[in-house]
Amino acid sequence: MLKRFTINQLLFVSHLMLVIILIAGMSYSRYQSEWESRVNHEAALIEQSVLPLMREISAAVAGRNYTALTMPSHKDTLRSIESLLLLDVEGTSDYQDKKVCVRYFRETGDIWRIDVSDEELEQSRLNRDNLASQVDADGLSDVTKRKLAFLLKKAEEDLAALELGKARTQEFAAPWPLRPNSAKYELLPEYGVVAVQLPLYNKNGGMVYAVFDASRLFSLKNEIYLTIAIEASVALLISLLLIVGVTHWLVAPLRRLAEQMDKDIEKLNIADMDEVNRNDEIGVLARGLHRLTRKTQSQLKQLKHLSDTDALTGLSGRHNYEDRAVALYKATQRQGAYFGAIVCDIDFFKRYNDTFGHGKGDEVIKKIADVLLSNTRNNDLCFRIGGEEFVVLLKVYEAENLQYIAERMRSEVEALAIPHVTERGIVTLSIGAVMVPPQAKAWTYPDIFDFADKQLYAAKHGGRNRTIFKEIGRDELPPEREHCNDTSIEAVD
Ligand SMILES: Nc1nc2c(ncn2[C@@H]2O[C@H](COP(=O)(O)OP(=O)(O)OP(=O)(O)O)[C@@H](O)[C@H]2O)c(=O)[nH]1
Repeated sequence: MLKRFTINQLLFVSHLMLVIILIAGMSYSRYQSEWESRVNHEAALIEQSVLPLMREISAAVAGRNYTALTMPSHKDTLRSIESLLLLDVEGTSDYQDKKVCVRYFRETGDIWRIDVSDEELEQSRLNRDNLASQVDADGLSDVTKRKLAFLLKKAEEDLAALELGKARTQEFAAPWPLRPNSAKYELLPEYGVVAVQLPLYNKNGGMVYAVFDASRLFSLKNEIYLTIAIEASVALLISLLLIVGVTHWLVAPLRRLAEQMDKDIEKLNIADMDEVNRNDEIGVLARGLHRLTRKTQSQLKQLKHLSDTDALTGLSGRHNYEDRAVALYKATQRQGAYFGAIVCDIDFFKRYNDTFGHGKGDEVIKKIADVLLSNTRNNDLCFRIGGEEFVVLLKVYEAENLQYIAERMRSEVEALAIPHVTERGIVTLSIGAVMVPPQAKAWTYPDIFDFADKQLYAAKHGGRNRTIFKEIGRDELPPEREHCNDTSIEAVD
């Protein structure tokens, strides 16, 4: 399955997945810690705002002092706590072991008792009525009347507070669920509030349950989301650039090396590539490839030399013969010089082999090759194109020279006086030589060779041990095209 992908794709996808997982994990833990620290900060602010009141509230609960709990200054203090929405006090008095429950609600701005029972209300009414009837009784002294009037006023105030408490408690509808639990803080994001529970200090215990507006905290949450999303996007973008860069840095050189390897090995030069200087595994690969290329090139050179050279004589062999012959012919023509082709064949060589054996025959071939070589210059070409057949190609500056060179080759072989069983008693050489002027552009190399071979044939038929030389006229056409009188024929290589 993985084989279907390129290294480039695999590296890119695997790195991208890794980066996404890392960034997601880091963003999540960053969000957690950021949010936690914001919540803790908010909780500390809330606690600080309520703590100064706790001693006062605890003392009032201990003494079941509803007056202290509900008096206007206490209400003002609670109102001054900016984000406080609701405060419930629930405790037990220290002296009478009775419940003490009051509630402050910012929306109505009231603070009231939430534990008013019907009996208590009835009792308070009776008390008020009783005092009212006493105040109206006859025969009371002024002092007693004043005292009773004061007590009546107090009883009416108490009754009014109880009635208010009863009424408020009945009509109260909290905008959020009131659900004190064991946790000190509870966030209620759906209502944008935070609920806090703090214990009272009095002996019989109790709790203050307060609800604070936390919309600021929850809007901070969105800011944290946004900040972390921006940070994660930037990190992802940078990572993407890095991934693309690293992938390119790794894969591009491999591609370049592969492209180089597609080239002709003889022209390949890995040393020119920057990859050779790298210190990583790609550098090792490039250097290895460079060594392998050099080794292969040198072996190819050796092979080429071996296949180009005739092992027996050291002359050029058949391999590449045509190409090299054509190249020399073209170069000679370009330089405006004469091109000479000499085709030689040893006479009655089969008989020589049959008589003296192949080993001796090889020696003769070698000696004749030496004669041919000694009569040529560095830039001339000497081929052994068949068993006992040779071709010598030369650049000649004067027409007579070729005839002279060919004849000298023949006579030097004769002068070797290698014994043979022929009439002449020695090994001889027959030669066909052709001289081509630079103007004879209609002649291709095969035309020249065929023509020289014909002269060799004529030499053989003319009695052997002779040279037949022909110089081609400037306007002469190759024999097979003679019937065609078109002088514009272009040479075909
Ligand atoms: N010793 C030896 N003989 C070879 C080699 N290559 C070819 N020959 C022999 O050369 C002989 C050529 O004989 P032919 O082509 O019949 O020609 P010839 O006997 O020289 O007769 P003419 O060319 O007509 O004078 C054959 O007997 C080949 O076996 C070689 O490398 N070494």
